[in-house]
Amino acid sequence: MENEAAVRMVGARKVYGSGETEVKALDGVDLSIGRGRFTAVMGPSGAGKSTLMHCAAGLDPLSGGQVFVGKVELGELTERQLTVLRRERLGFVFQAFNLLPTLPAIDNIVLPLTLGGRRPDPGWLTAVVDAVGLGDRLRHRPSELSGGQQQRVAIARALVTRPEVVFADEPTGALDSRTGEEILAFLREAVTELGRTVVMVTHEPTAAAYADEAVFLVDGRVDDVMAGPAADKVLDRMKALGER
Ligand SMILES: Nc1ncnc2c1ncn2[C@@H]1O[C@H](COP(=O)(O)OP(=O)(O)OP(=O)(O)O)[C@@H](O)[C@H]1O
Repeated sequence: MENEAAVRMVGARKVYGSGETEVKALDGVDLSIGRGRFTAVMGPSGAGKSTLMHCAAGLDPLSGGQVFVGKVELGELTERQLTVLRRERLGFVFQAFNLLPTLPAIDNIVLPLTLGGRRPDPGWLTAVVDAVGLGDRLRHRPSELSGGQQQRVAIARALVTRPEVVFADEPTGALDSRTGEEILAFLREAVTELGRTVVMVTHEPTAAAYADEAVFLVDGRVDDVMAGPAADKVLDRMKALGER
């Protein structure tokens, strides 16, 4: 189906702890993330952004409600099926690049294929490797690359399986602002040029401005979805949330 959401949450709840220490990290989230879109997830500290990402990506089970990746409801899968779904249909980018230090960049990029026993689609691999723009540095190990280059490798690794959704958790958090902008432009390119779907958790209004939509979470609920989230509009929204 053309307009099927890449990720959909229906009445999603996530509760940590119980009794006096109970925290409702997600408190009835209804959300549809469009295919081929770049979505930023924003909100104050503790609003539930990381929890939303972990539950949407099948890293953590919901306490109630449903989450779908395409047509598949994650709550119906076994641990093993979830592992396969994450490996074959999702990509992940973290703040701390998480590359394997002993492997050259190119081997880090194709690792998800190697682990899954799959051969790279040559056309796609070329497109991804070209987009990374590392040239002969592809043979270098992570320690011989800058932070920005390492994150580009991590994004290429997330893209190499042609995933339905790439989840990025504060992908520029460990980078200076100029390098961060390069990484955001690369994620934007993954959506616009390579047709992927990206969901990014961020604190930064300037990062959200690269996205097509910004979802604002407050106290485990979706407060607002902003289209065309220009940095000044996002900043105003964040200030208003802080003052409530
Ligand atoms: N494993 C856990 N056990 C108990 N409580 C948790 C756990 N993980 C998160 N929480 C709580 O759930 C709520 C939401 O946390 P979450 O990390 O999703 O927020 P966030 O919006 O990503 O915050 P930040 O911007 O600070 O990273 C917080 O109150 C947090 O303390």
